Amino acid sequence: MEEGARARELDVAVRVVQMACSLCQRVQSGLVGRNREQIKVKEDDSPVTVADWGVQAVVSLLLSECFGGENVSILAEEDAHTLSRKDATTLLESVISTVNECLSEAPKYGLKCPPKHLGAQDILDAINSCNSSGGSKGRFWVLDPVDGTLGFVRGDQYAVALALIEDGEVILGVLGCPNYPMKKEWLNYHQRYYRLMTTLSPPSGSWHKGCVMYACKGSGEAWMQPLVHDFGEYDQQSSARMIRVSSISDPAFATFCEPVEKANSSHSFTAGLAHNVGLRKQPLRVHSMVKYAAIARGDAEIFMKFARAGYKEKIWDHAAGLVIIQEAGGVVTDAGGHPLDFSKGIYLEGLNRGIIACSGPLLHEKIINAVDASWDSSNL
Ligand SMILES: Nc1ncnc2c1ncn2[C@@H]1O[C@H](COP(=O)(O)OS(=O)(=O)O)[C@@H](OP(=O)(O)O)[C@H]1O
Ligand SMILES: [Mg+2]
Ligand SMILES: [Mg+2]
Ligand SMILES: [Mg+2]
Repeated sequence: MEEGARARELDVAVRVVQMACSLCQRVQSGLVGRNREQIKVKEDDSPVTVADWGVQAVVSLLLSECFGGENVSILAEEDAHTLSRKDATTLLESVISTVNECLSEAPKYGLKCPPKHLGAQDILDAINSCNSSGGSKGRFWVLDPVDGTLGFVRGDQYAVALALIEDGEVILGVLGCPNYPMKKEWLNYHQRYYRLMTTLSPPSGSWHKGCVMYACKGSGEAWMQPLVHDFGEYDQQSSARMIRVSSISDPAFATFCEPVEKANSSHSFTAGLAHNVGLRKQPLRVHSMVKYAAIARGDAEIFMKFARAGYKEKIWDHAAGLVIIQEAGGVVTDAGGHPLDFSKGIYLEGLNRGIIACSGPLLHEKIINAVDASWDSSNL
């Protein structure tokens, strides 16, 4: 029974993330070059867009529709404060039409769509109802509606991240990566083509591929499927493929990834570490949890993040990626080698210096030792 319930939760979560990705693709293609008023800046100077609010509303409404509102508790990044302001009516209108358009496609994804057109209050309520404060008891969903919003507004990589936490442990994770194609080799072609197409006209057709990855804790399996626009025509069995971490353990052949922005993670500290460990390749700097995705499917071997002192990592930036890497065979800890603690509310409390994810224990140990050796002489 329990297993059946978990399988259904995963199935619904994957479909919901697929829908969210489709919403994001539509908004992102409209953002390039125009509709910049759909982007706002938060108090901490980070961007938030119609897609962030839209995805949060859609996920909240669909999970409630599928499991019953009383059974669904969600901890998510956004709130509707800015959207509720009197001077935000155009922005709110934009979110309302984006959400309704997305939800009307629910039957194509095998999901039920809310019975009526939703108005402003329905949508503000859906966003604001994602107000779980997490903790060590019970179950709650964790959502980052758009992770890497900076990448999103730049027409680059971003992710939709949904995870389920039970008694402080991540038990299921789904990561939608709309601009990360199924094969790494398509990436360059895809990015160039994407930029070209979006400056000319909105992208259409099936070439525009991303992927959705997912895993359940303890299964020893992680999976990837292409973005689909109609589950009725989609053969899940033959299109999904199991993913596995890379088998490279020699640092000389390993690739490490890190955030694009120096403000989010010290590039100079990781450059020193890379040198000391014998990493020779250029870092892969990419926005969002696509970094976790890259490790999980073997496109890179190491992910490191060292935020500035005082910055507290949020659980929605790591939950889905963590379980997918672990089930694909990798290791994720803080820089002290300890597990990440998802049981203390919205922050990863007690995090030791930074986050290290690796394809295997050998590389992981080398990095952890190198952090210890160079930390005291760093300025972090
Ligand atoms: N100062 C600071 N230090 C560290 N981390 C921060 C900081 N500010 C924000 N954030 C969080 O970083 C999330 C984006 O991470 P990325 O890896 O995509 O960063 S980057 O754009 O590639 O530089 C980003 O997630 P989103 O807000 O969902 O985009 C934030 O949660
Ligand atoms: Mg994020
Ligand atoms: Mg976000
Ligand atoms: Mg944000």
